[in-house]
Amino acid sequence: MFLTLVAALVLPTLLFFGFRHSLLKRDEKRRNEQEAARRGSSRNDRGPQYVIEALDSEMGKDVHTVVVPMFDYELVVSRDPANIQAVLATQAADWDISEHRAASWEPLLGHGIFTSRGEQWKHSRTLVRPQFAVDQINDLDLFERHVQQLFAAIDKYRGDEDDMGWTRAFDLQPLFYNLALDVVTEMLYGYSVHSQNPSERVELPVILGYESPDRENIGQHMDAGKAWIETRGALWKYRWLLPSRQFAKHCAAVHKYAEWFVQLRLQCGDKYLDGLQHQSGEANTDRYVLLHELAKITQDPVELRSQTLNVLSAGRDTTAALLGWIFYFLCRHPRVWYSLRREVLEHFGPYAPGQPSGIDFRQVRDSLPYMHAVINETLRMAPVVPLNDRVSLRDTVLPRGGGPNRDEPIFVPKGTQILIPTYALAMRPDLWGPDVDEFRPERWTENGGRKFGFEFLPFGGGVRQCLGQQLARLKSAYVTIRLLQRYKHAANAESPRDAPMRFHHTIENRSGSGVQTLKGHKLLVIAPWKAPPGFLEQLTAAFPDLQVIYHVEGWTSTPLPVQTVSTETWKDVTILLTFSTLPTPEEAPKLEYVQLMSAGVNHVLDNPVFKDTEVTFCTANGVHGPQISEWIISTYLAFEHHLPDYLQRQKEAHWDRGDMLTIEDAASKTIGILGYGSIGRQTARLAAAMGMAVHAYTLHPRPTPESRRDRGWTAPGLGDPDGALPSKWFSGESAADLHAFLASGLDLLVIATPLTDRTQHLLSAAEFRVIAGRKGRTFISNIARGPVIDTDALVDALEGGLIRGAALDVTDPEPLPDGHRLWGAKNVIITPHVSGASTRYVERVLAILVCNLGRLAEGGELVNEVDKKRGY
Ligand code: HEM
Repeated sequence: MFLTLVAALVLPTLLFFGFRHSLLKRDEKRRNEQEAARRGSSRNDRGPQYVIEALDSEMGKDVHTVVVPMFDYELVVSRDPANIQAVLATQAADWDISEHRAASWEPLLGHGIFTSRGEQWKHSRTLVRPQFAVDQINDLDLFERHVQQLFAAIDKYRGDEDDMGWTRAFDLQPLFYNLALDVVTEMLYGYSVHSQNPSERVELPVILGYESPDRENIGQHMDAGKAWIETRGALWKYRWLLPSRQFAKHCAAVHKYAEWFVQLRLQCGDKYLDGLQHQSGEANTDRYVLLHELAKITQDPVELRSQTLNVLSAGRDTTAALLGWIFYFLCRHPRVWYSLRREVLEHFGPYAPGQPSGIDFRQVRDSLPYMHAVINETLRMAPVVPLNDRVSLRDTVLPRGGGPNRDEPIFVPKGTQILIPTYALAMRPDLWGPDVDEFRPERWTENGGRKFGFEFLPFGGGVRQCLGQQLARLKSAYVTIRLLQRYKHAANAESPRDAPMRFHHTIENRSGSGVQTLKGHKLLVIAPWKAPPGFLEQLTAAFPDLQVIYHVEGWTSTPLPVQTVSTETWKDVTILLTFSTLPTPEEAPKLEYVQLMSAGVNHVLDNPVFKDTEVTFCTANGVHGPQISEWIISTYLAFEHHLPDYLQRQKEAHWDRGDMLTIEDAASKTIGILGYGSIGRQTARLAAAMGMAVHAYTLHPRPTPESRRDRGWTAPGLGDPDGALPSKWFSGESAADLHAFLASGLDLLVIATPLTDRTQHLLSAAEFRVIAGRKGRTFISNIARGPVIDTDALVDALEGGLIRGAALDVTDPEPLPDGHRLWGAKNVIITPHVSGASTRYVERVLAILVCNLGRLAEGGELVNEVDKKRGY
């Protein structure tokens, strides 16, 4: 059993980094597991705690080293300090990083200290080590400038302080990522990307043949590249299975960024940093800049790019994650916050705006024992890099873990991989005491202070120990000091059930959904159904500050009198979920956002709240995709498989195989989708699964991958989010454009375009003549609106054999009157406008609401927002 568990664990997390971390204690963890099980996710459970539990429960709490047979090799997992010391230090010559780590990271970072092995690694370490000499890392002025930008970013949340002086709740972690990126780019290239404050960016000179570096997006490219490395790394030597065009795109963007500075350095020589001084006047051009110094040793542009990118990658996320975790714990342990703040204020006094910090590097290093205890305890509980690995270069021996008592040496053949779960090491009660689960910085200071060896390895150990350790500790301490000087309190503002931590190459204190607070907001739901069981509780858990009023009102497509909701209730409603009931602008003066339960907006276009106010309206676009696409495909298949005939014969209790030789299947046929929105995209997904080619038609051209993307809401795992399914894409406003699409060999033509002046009778006699060029092979499915097709022309086409048949959920007129000629037309399936019905409708509408509440809380763009000018 254990072996299966570890096998399941190891593949997804095999390479160096890659554990998602959960710091929650047992009961909280259980809740998270239930939640993960509910979501059908097992990957979330495979965090560092999983290793501990797998070892403890399957092998015993006293077993610290195990050999796990994998498919075609054996893997050693060890949380024994003696073995780890041997691997990293005393027998380091027998071990190196695995070639898979190197191969996974190289496309993004190139050959550098982080990715290289053997002699090449030694060469890299010699090159970059001087950057980390004490004199180079104690540039507190540099940190201070970026800390000031951090304060400015925090100040943006101060606008609506409450009576107690609290700012609006916000997520510190992204701000730490910006800070870390800004600092490290300045240290490496001399020029900061200033992600915290783009207006600080110095103007860069033009280099012929090189695009200016994309300072705006470099962080995102780096993140996205690393995310690909994780995914590909999880496949280990089978990573080639994962197609990687996107990965290549991000790697190219990261390379381009570094290459530009390399070129500037090579062209300017010693004057590289002069431009900076002239343009900003702020920077110290005497300081050590890695690229500048490396270029004195090598002029190889690829080496310069790779070495700097390796350090950029090692230095940015790790420090940002550490800072995030420090404040994660401080906000949850006010006692520690106050003790630490006391220590800081005793040494440096409170924050003095506009004054230099006056903080000296040596003071930070030598006079703040509690600060270092807090950093160590944070790194013990959240070791940022929770997993390391090595591969044996020759047959060798590990000191412990073999024999009947597992205390004898173990033979390790050449090529064996060892996983070192640093997190599991720091969570061993026999090494750390029974309170190992507690965040207790005092464990580092009591009894004369704790010394540590290979049972505490947040920065690795031995020959490849982290070069940035002192820098990371100093920077984290400095930023923490400045924040504690400036702010008296900080509180945890996450919901009672902390959002899941993000799975990334470092364990990050990123909730993934940020701090969700809708303080001061009042949501009114006016729905024709009762709230589904548990929904309101979940809403409160996710948005504890949100006031919710749920009002059940009869089903109607025309507005009900507003009086059904009291004037008192309307007064401070800020968010409204409704089909059609709307207040007047005067009745709900605080209204900010209306979430409609319908995909269309026609019924509210003339309402004063829509027309005359700034209130944001969002549609329920996306709720119909699954059921309507199923209707399209099922009616098409029913027709092709003659089901209407067979059902009729069944009613007559008559066994007759009928015209079975004319039954056609869908494989290799072509579906044309007129209007490639959420319904069209899900239909394309189903059709593609049956082996059909997809032709899409949109009003506006979609020439780039970006333009093909679906911007609306789609249920997870459905639709065609990237617009990747169509093999041909048609567009245009003219009849000729439309005819080109209709003549493209369609077996099934789906009408999924909204009804507008332009689309009225879009398909008329002329279009049926074009379609007839297919010799009556095309089947038409209309789920849009009846008037998009000219009914008389349609009946003529059916009767005249210009088309193979039609499935109509909408007609013109509607309801279709008794005796109308369409009822009796040849080869037609008619349903009374029901394709949008589904028992899951409510669930999806509420999912859109919750999605948008989250975005509102984070200040992000809402999904399905109506363009009021266009009216959709
Ligand atoms: C909290 C912050 C940090 C943590 C937890 C951390 C952790 C680590 C660990 C565990 C390793 C060893 C990898 C191995 O054994 O294969 C490592 C290596 C390294 N780190 Fe850090 N690191 C941090 C910050 C930094 C910073 C700020 C820099 C530089 C700006 C940096 C530069 C490096 C480099 C260059 C290596 C490669 C050393 C080698 O392979 O010879 N690190 N780091």
